[in-house]
Amino acid sequence: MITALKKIYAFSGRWKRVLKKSVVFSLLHSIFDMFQIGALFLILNELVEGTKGRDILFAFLLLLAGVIGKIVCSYISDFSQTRVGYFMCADKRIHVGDRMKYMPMGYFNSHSLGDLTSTVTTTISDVENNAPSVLITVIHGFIHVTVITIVMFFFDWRIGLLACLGIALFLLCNSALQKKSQEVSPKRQAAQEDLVGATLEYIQGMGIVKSFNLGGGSNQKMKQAIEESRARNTKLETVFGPYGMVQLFVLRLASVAIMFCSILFYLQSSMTLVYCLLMCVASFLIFSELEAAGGKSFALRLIESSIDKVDAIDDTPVMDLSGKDITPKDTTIELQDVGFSYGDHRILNHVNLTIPAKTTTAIVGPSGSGKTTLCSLIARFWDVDEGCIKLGGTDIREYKLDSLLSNISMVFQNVFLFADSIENNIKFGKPDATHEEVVRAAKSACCHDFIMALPNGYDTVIGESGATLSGGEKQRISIARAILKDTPIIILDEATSSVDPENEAELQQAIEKLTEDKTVIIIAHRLKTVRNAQQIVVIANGGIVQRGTHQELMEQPGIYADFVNVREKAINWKLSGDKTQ
Ligand SMILES: Nc1ncnc2c1ncn2[C@@H]1O[C@H](COP(=O)(O)OP(=O)(O)OP(=O)(O)O)[C@@H](O)[C@H]1O
Repeated sequence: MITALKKIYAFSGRWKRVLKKSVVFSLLHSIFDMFQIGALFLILNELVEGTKGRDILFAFLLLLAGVIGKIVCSYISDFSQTRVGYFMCADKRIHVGDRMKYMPMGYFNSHSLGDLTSTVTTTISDVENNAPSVLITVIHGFIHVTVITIVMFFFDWRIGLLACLGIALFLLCNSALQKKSQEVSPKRQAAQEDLVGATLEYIQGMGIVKSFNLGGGSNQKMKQAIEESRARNTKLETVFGPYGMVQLFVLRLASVAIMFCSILFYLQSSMTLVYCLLMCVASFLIFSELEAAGGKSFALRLIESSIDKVDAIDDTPVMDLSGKDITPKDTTIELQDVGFSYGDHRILNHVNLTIPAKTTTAIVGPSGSGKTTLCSLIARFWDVDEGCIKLGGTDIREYKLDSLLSNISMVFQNVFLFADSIENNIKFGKPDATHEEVVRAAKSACCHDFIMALPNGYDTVIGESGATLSGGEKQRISIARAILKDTPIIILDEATSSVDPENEAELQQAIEKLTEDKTVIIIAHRLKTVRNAQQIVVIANGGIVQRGTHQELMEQPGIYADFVNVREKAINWKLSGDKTQ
């Protein structure tokens, strides 16, 4: 239990002070609670002993002060704990999001989308909604019982000892409950993650589900995940139920024992009537908050396992801790004896390549040969296993990630647009750009006209009111994004899918604008792009098998000549097809 409490305290980060405030006010709450016992003592004394009447007035004032004090302390303590919950989790979410940017892509490979999504959403929400209140309830429960026990010792040490016995038995039951909770909590959490993962997969794959008419069987995985989550949650209840009952029984038994012994001591004349009555009333009060603490303490392990899960993301090594802000002296890129594997799957071996500044290098090769991987290594999505990659003569691992990526724009085939306005999507790489700069970039990327035709122009939120874009339009938006970022290096994964002729001309124009006077690495699929490149690199079987200009490569047999022949045949087919139309 102490470990879980410590973890919550550590998790509260810069909000520790507010958490401590909440604990302090919870302690004050317990002290004000004692005013009731003090007042009761005075009243009983007055009634039984018939001493001076002014004690009654004092007792009522004490009672009033106690009630007001409790209300104020309870308000401050509750408000502080709610604040801590929201603020510490908001900080954590931002922190985790920031950290993810610096993680190697391998992390996202080995951790499913559902796993990560549920960690940042439901897992942190568990902590947000429960951690401060459970922490305060548990601490308050113990403070409250300790204060009353001390007061009991003050009145009669025998009753004080009985109260201690009750607490000890409670702790024994609670530790058994904690052990059980440690066993079931991670399983319940894993089920929760699976459920989020299955739901995400189901929604993302909805197109396939519909097109293959798999409505009946495809959501089997999701149904299973729902069933598993239900079973785990039910198990939680059924496992904790009996422990909770035993805990409650022990406390109630201790209360009865205190009352019974107080009456017995009175009957044996070893306790006064006032003390006896006072102890009987106190026996109802002493364990009330501890009962609440016991009821919530099972959640401590759930919270602990949620915190462990979030901290596991936080503990993942990031790529950039020792990087420096470097401005490269030029944008020449050199790959020196580069080797790389995804796990055990070897992709590149001893790759040596120089991409001179302000030239275009086309990368071609069979599907799966490692073209995208090579580009990802240059942008440091992954780190090389052997050799090194240099930009402007400096190993890219010496750059801060931000500093390296401020030199590179990547335009992917599958464009991802955020559910935000078109303007913000274009501004993504340069958040401080003005509207005029955005419009200029959009015009250069040939997207201004279709953006203006959307319901709210640049303010149109993608995905809202049917504001969806075609593949070609999305690609041009991503080119506008890169034009606005205006980096000296452009990595471009050329579209393989055929774009309609009107779109194609505009796309080509946008690409030309983007790549003007830049160092360009292009994963090329179209003959025209390849032909115009100053350097063509052919990748196959884990390495560079051919390199040179179009002319040089056409003069030797090999993959490149085959690639060109296939493309030309395709064009001829298309042309002859056109003729027959
Ligand atoms: N994130 C990843 N994790 C594990 N393996 C991967 C990952 N990305 C790619 N691979 C594997 O690495 C190999 C090279 O992939 P890569 O995408 O670099 O090839 P490519 O030449 O760009 O292919 P294509 O032309 O089809 O896009 C493939 O076998 C692929 O399955």
